Amino acid sequence: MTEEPLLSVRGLKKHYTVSRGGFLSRETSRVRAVDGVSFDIGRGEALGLVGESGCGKSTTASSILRLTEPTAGEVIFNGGGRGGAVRNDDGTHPNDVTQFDRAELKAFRRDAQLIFQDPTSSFDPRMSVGGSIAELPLVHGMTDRERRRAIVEDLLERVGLSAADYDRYPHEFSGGEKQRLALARALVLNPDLLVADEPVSALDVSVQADILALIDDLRSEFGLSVLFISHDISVVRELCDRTAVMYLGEIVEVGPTESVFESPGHPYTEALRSAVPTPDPRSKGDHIELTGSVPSPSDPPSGCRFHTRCHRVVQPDHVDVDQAVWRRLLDFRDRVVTGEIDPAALRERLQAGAVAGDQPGGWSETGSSDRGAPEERVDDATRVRETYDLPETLSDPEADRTLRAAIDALLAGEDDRAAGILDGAFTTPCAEIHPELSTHGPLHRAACIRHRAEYEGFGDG
Ligand SMILES: Nc1ncnc2c1ncn2[C@@H]1O[C@H](COP(=O)(O)OP(=O)(O)OP(=O)(O)O)[C@@H](O)[C@H]1O
Repeated sequence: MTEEPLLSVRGLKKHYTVSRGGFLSRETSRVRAVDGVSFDIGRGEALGLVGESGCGKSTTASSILRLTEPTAGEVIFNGGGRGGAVRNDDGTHPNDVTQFDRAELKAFRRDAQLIFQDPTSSFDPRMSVGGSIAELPLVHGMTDRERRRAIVEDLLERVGLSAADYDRYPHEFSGGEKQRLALARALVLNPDLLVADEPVSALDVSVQADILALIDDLRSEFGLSVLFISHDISVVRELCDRTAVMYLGEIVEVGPTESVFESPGHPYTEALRSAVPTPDPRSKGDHIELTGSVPSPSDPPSGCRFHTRCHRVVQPDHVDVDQAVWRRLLDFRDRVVTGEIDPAALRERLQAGAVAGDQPGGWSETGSSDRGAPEERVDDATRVRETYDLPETLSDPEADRTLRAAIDALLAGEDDRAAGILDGAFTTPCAEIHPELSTHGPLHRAACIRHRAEYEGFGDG
């Protein structure tokens, strides 16, 4: 039988309700910051949680620790002597943090500690650092002052400071040293779980590696489980046994760190990995440029939430074009459908001898004039294709006819018709199907429809 995990998170959600208009507005929207996240952390294991800014990493951490109230889901914590509990008759779990009362929460917060990006704010500038750290055991009932001091002095040494630092004040320490102090304080109650939220991202690059190495040492020394949160996938690779990748409130891939890096099962992970600079000059530099911006978590895309930016987005049965061209066709479709391409402005520019450049607001001079004749119109259509990085002719004749009809409609000022043509023909199953995590390798799961038999290997070429 496998050992029960220290922490089991199941279907965790945190939705914020925010007012849309001003202060008095009744109109609200729901920000799905965390939207059904599940994972386990074993005893002594370090799990990395990675993803771009705003994907919900910090909200996941604060919901687990109940610094914010989760909207739904379970957080089962088997630490602090609670191991081996079984579910109640009504299906609830006695170790579910989301249901803990005040006393249970106090005990849980002794066993699960948090360190975050900015250690400065967590120390009272008027108190010696030793005094600050020693407060925690006092709150939890250790009244013997000498003993508290001895424990804190010992910890200061174990985090690479000295016992004599006990009586110094926060402003006397550098950023890296303050993070060491934060670690000492996190460990003073001998917790089972350490949640480290971007613990090195505010530090000088020169000290980041030292702090990471320290966290790693402390983990083995104290037998800690670690939830390590970072936007930087290479930092997670250094430290974590397993890695979970988060996108727009969901976990899209999870598995042993090396397997996630060497054989990513989700295109988003591939893109994150490709953004890491490699010191190897022979490296082919297969950088994957993610198109489009991160959609809002208050209105996430249908189907796979990553499909609006995915370089492997699946083509429908009736389309067969080069994969990079397909991505650009969908981007063009979206610009037309959202009205980002204004036909009047486009025509005006063409008449003035320029067309819209790829960058917003950018225009490239064509140097030609006297537009309007049918043959010139064909020329305009070609320039529109050039502008949006679409080939002069698509390899798929039917798709090419569709694109031509849409561009002609656009040039005739009929943007709604252009949008209808593109929207009807250029569809993707990725916008229809919400993929669940499925097996990608040993203990490795990824949520991408390309792992379904019917789409297997799609976009690999
Ligand atoms: N109190 C709040 N009210 C409304 N929306 C919030 C609140 N806190 C966070 N959010 C939103 O929830 C989403 C997730 O935020 P979160 O801070 O968890 O992401 P993150 O991945 O940790 O990013 P970062 O690394 O930038 O902190 C974001 O869109 C954020 O704007």
